[in-house]
Amino acid sequence: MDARGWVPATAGNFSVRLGPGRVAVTRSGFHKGMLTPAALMVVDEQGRPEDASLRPSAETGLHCGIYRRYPEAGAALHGHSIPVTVLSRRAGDAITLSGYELLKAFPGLATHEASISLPVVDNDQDIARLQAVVEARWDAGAAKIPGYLIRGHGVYVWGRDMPEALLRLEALEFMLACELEARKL
Ligand SMILES: CSC[C@@H](O)[C@@H](O)C(=O)COP(=O)(O)O
Ligand SMILES: [Zn+2]
Repeated sequence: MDARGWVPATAGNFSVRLGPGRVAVTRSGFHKGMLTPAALMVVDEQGRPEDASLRPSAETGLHCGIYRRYPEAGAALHGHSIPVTVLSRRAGDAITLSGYELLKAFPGLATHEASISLPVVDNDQDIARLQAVVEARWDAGAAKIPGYLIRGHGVYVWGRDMPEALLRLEALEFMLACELEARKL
């Protein structure tokens, strides 16, 4: 993600589910292109640190929200790419992606002749309030899509494990980069 410019400065955060009620998440404020084991820590599914002296990602609540809602989720990625940032600022409450071969990277889509409606929620520095908005969108029918955008901020994508989360993120970033390029034509 760093090599692709998706986590500038200290942007982005990553997590994996270690087991029931245990999540490994990046610590807050570290550069995500220079992570070492010391930049990781463990929280429970409510985001409470096992080691209270360490500060987890500011967006731990969004990671934990994913694990609470999706028992099958094993890894979650968050980045701040240019396409995500630009397109989400101009979008309404969703971005529709259709006709892309890479849609097949998403669950249940076997053909490019499909579309997904990617939820876009407004940014909020209050992460608990932001998570409540995301949950409302899931309840309203967005639950099948393993990702969403935060306006002017970034993207969250998850999968069964880290390779699947990364694959989905790459597919999504590719399609959003295409959408951005198309607007320049
Ligand atoms: C460079 S500021 C970005 C942060 O506010 C946040 O959005 C982010 O993605 C990284 O926060 P972090 O607390 O390091 O996980
Ligand atoms: Zn962020």
